[in-house]
Amino acid sequence: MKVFKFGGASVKSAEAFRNIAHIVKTCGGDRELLLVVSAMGKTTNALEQIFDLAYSGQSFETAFQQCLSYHQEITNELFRDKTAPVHERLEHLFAQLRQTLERIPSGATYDKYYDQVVSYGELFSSTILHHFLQEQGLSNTWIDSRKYIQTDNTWREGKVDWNWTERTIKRDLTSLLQEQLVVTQGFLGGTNNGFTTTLGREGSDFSAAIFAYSLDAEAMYIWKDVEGLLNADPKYFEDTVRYPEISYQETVEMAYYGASVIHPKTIKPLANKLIPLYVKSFLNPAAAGTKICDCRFEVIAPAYIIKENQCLISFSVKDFTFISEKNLGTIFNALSEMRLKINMMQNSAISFSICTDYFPERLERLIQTLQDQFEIHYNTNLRLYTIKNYDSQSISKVTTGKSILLEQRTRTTFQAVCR
Ligand SMILES: Nc1ncnc2c1ncn2[C@@H]1O[C@H](COP(=O)(O)OP(=O)(O)O)[C@@H](O)[C@H]1O
Ligand SMILES: N[C@@H](CC(=O)OP(=O)(O)O)C(=O)O
Repeated sequence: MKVFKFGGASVKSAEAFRNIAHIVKTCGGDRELLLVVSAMGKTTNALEQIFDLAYSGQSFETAFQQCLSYHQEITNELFRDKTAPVHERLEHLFAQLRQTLERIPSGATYDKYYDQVVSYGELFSSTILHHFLQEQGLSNTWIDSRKYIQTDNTWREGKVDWNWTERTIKRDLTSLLQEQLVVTQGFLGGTNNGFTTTLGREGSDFSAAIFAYSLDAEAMYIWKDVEGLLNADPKYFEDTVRYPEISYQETVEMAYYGASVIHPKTIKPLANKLIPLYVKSFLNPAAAGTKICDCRFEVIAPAYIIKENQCLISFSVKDFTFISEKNLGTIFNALSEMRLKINMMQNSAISFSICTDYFPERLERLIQTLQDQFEIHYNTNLRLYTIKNYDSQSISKVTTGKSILLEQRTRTTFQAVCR
C-alpha cells in the first residue's frame, strides 16, 4: 500500500480538489491507498486567529463567517446538488466548532483549547474530500485520525505513543485498505481520554509518515506545488535545482535547518523502515519529482535554507565569572520548559548566545525566569541562513550586503544570523 499526503495548497480551491481525484485515478496504482489531507489553503492560520479572539473574550463572528464562506463556496462549486449530504455534514462541523469556541472556560489552558479549535481545519477538508471522491466514483472510508494516532497531552506538539498507534492502525486499517481508499486528516492526534492534540504546525507530513510506518507502506508521496525537493526555496531564490534522488540524512538535515517543504519529524519513521518518500508536483503529477531514500551521494549542489522571524538572545553572567556548565544547564532547562528550540548557539567566555524562532510570550517568560542570574539581551526580526555543502561563492551569495550578527561553520554547513 501507499500513502499520499495532500497539503493546504492541494486543497485550496475546487479546482485543486478535482486535481486530487485526477491524481488518485492516474497515479494511485492498484489503489491500496491512504490519503492524508491538511486544512484547506490558509485555514489553520484563520482558525488560530478565530481562537485568539475567542480566548481573549472578543467577538470572533466576522472571522468565523469568512472561514465558513470559504469552505461553503468551494463545497457549492464541487457539489451542485444542494441536497448532497456534504453540505449538512459541513454545517454540523461548523456548529460544533462554534460551540467549542463559545464554551472555552475562563482560565482555560491556552494550548489545550488551541488544539480543540484549530483541529477543525483538517476535519472540514477531509470531510469534503471524502464526499467528493465518493461522488467521483472513488469509493472511500473517512476515518478520524485522532482515534488512530494516540499522543500524550503535550498540547500543540503531541508526543506519539508509537506502540499503541502502530498496533491500532495495523489492526483496523490493513484489511479496510484492501477494500477501498481511506481518507484521513493530517496534523491531528488524540489523547487516551478523548481530547484532540495537534502535532505541531505543518505536521501533516509527519502524520502521513506515522501511517506509512504503521502500515509498512511500500512508499509515501507528498504532493506539493514545487517540482520536488529543490536546493532552495523558489520563493526566495531563482535558478533552483531539483534533487532527483537524495538520502534520508541530507533531507532530515535540510528539514531540521528549516526547509519548510518537509516537516522535520517526517523522515525518521520512514528511514527506520526504509520506506521511500517521493516529493511530487501536484501541478505535473507525471514528472519525476524527488525520491528520498537510503542512498549516498558524493557531490550535492549547495542547499540554501532560510528561517524567518528569528530572535538572537545572549545571556551574560553578571559577576565576570565564566559561563560554566552549570550556567548552561540552567539556561537549557529554562529553554526546554518554555519549549524554545535552539536553531544555532555559540559560547564565549562570559556570554552564551542562541538563535530561536521568535515567540514573544515565551521569550518574556524566559527572561523572567533567568533575569536574576543573567544579563539578557535580544534582537528580533532576524533571518537565519544555512548553507549545506557550502563554498565561498554560495556564502557571498547569501551574505553580501547583510549585517551578520552571528556566524558559524562546520566542514559541511555554514550558518549566519543576519539582519
Ligand atoms: N528546498 C525546498 N524545495 C522545495 N520547496 C521548498 C524548499 N524549501 C521551502 N520550500 C517551499 O515549500 C513549499 C511547499 O511546502 P508547503 O507549503 O508546506 O506545502 P503544503 O502545505 O501544501 O504541504 C513550496 O511552495 C516552497 O516555497
Ligand atoms: N494545517 C496544518 C498542518 C499542515 O501540515 O499543513 P500543510 O500540509 O498545509 O503544511 C498547518 O497549517 O500547520
